[in-house]
Amino acid sequence: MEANSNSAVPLCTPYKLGRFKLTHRIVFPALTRNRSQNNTPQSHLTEYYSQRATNGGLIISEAAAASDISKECPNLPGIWNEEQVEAWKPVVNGVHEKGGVFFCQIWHSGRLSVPTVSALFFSIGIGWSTRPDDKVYAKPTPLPLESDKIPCIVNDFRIAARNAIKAGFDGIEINASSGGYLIDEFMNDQVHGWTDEYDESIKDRCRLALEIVEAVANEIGADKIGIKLSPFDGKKDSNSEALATYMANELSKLGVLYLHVMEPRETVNRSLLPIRKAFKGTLIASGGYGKSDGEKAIDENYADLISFGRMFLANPDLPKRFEVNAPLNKYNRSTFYTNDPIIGYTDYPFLEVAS
Ligand SMILES: Cc1cc2nc3c(=O)[nH]c(=O)nc-3n(C[C@H](O)[C@H](O)[C@H](O)COP(=O)(O)O)c2cc1C
Repeated sequence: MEANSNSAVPLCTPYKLGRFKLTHRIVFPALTRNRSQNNTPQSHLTEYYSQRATNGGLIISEAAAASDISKECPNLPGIWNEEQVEAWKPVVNGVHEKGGVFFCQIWHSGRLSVPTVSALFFSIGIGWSTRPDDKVYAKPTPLPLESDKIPCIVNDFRIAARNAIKAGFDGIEINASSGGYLIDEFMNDQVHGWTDEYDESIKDRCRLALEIVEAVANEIGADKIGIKLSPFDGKKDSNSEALATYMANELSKLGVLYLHVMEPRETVNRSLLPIRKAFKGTLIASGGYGKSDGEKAIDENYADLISFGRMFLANPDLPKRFEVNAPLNKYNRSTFYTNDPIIGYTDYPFLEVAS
């Protein structure tokens, strides 16, 4: 979509995200697709992301590992070494050539990591069907992370963020969403095993997340940092509202550019209101949004931007389709995580072809 021409569609109105002038509010969120090799992006990622890029549209990369903890899942990309930085460059250029704003999502996969790797650091993973042998692995009990390893993890995020900027990304998004990933595991009081100053109170449990944000901010600037949380989704904290509000306040103090919050997909239920109040930066809402929910959310100032995951995955020209109220392609879940470079990846039809 070029500079938007349909201001009657709230999702198609411009928005200033820090120094980035967005031409619409429709965000492409991080979607793990397993199309990399040896944890290194391949050329088909360039086509996939540039298909979804628009002039002044925000695109967030799939989660890229901050360290070699995921090296036994070679289809997941990383951003911890020079080779990966070089491989990301054409992908980033492809988005920039279309005028897109591109953030790199960085994660530590926590208890979802592959046992032989993650045991070093933290915990043991659940079945991880993306491994090359496609086996589902057992779920050994997570081991507590020794606190002397925490500075290494913080430093991994810092270096990964530096690498992302080197690769040309406009900023980074720290993945602190739920699903067994490390940062959320620390924050959530339903997960135990941490010691000393990283356990117990909300402040202690959020310490790792905030240490990472601070270290990354010192490296690349807080104005280039987004963070994704999902306190109301999955295995919830016993007081997710208090947790979310605490994080929103602290992130505001650190001057973080945006907060991206995933709500439970089933219900677009206004759970973000306390966060909206507490957070001073840009709020991106995610989780089960369709066009009309998104429009309502923007209209009511519930959020500034809306991300559309599965819908954007299946409709590379989603902003255009929203703008002209066109029908949508349906997503095919069975191809979400295959490593085919084309099928279910770059072959979703554009509007002209579909109609
Ligand atoms: C195939 C797939 C992969 C995903 N991978 C990631 C990821 O790497 N990082 C992340 O933060 N969220 C991930 N998500 C969550 C999405 O970014 C999004 O927040 C979620 O799908 C809700 O939006 P939707 O209902 O519009 O799809 C993934 C979702 C799907 C469907």
